[in-house]
Amino acid sequence: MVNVGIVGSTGRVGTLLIDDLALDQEAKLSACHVFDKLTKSVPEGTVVTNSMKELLNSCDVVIDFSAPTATQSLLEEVIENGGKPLVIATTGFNKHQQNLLIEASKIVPILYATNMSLGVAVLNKLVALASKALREFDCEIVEQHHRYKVDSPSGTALTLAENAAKARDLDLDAVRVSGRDGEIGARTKDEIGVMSLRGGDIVGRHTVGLYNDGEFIELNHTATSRNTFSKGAIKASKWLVNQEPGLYSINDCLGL
Ligand SMILES: NC(=O)C1=CN([C@@H]2O[C@H](COP(=O)(O)OP(=O)(O)OC[C@H]3O[C@@H](n4cnc5c(N)ncnc54)[C@H](OP(=O)(O)O)[C@@H]3O)[C@@H](O)[C@H]2O)C=CC1
Ligand SMILES: O=C(O)C1=N[C@H](C(=O)O)C[C@H](O)C1
Repeated sequence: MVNVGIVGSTGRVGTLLIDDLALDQEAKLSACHVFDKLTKSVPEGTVVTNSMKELLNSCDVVIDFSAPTATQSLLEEVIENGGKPLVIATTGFNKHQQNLLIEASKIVPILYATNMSLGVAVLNKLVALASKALREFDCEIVEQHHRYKVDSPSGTALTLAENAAKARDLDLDAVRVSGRDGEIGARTKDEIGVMSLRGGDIVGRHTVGLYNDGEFIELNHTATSRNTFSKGAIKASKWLVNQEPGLYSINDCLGL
């Protein structure tokens, strides 16, 4: 049985993780990190703590769906005192936090995925293929999420854009456009638009469009349930506990 600790246990995905772990045959909840108090009941004996150290000492693997500052504390604890394998799903990291992730992966195995769904893992492959094969087509990405999402563009949209750019030997930072307003001039050849829409309860919808004169392709993934993410992360956690230190992607876990 794999003992799982959760960072972000009071959140939209964190609370689903608690439910999904209660039904799992091979993994169970052993610890929850909280800032104030847990809003859900958890199995007797579950450690509920506001200390990252205690969380890490109370599990075999951590699943993190929280916020960049919380993930940063987790990574700093691992870098300073060692830790356990980490499945990181939080998005919106700055450069410093991305570097901490790389540092910590020299100490423990880390699987980082901006999207834990199988569908998006396959979409990333399709996007790389299409972006390269359709080099002359304009690439534009639109992501749609619920009204509460705090980061933009979504982590998934940025990963899709990175794959599209890499397939064309482009540096995403140099070609990404995430807003258009006013007299901005005509679209440049290599730019990759990554735009956000927020509203209602949309779980997550990503469309990668490749547009040319006379034809276009749109590749779309829509998550209809947040359990897609919690279940994907639990699957990843069971795989990660058997890995050596290093930085892994969801493709490594899924064998894609
Ligand atoms: N990779 C993937 O497949 C997916 C990734 N995500 C990402 O996961 C993250 C969480 O999403 P979601 O569950 O919707 O978000 P919520 O806002 O519902 O939950 C966030 C959780 O993190 C905690 N938290 C928030 N701010 C801080 C802070 N400054 N320090 C410590 N803890 C904090 C919250 O605790 P409290 O309740 O006490 O505020 C809460 O438990 C986001 O970054 C989102 O983009 C989401 C879905 C899928
Ligand atoms: O915040 C969310 O809800 C989601 N965040 C992830 C992202 O930023 O890509 C994944 C998913 O789309 C839901």
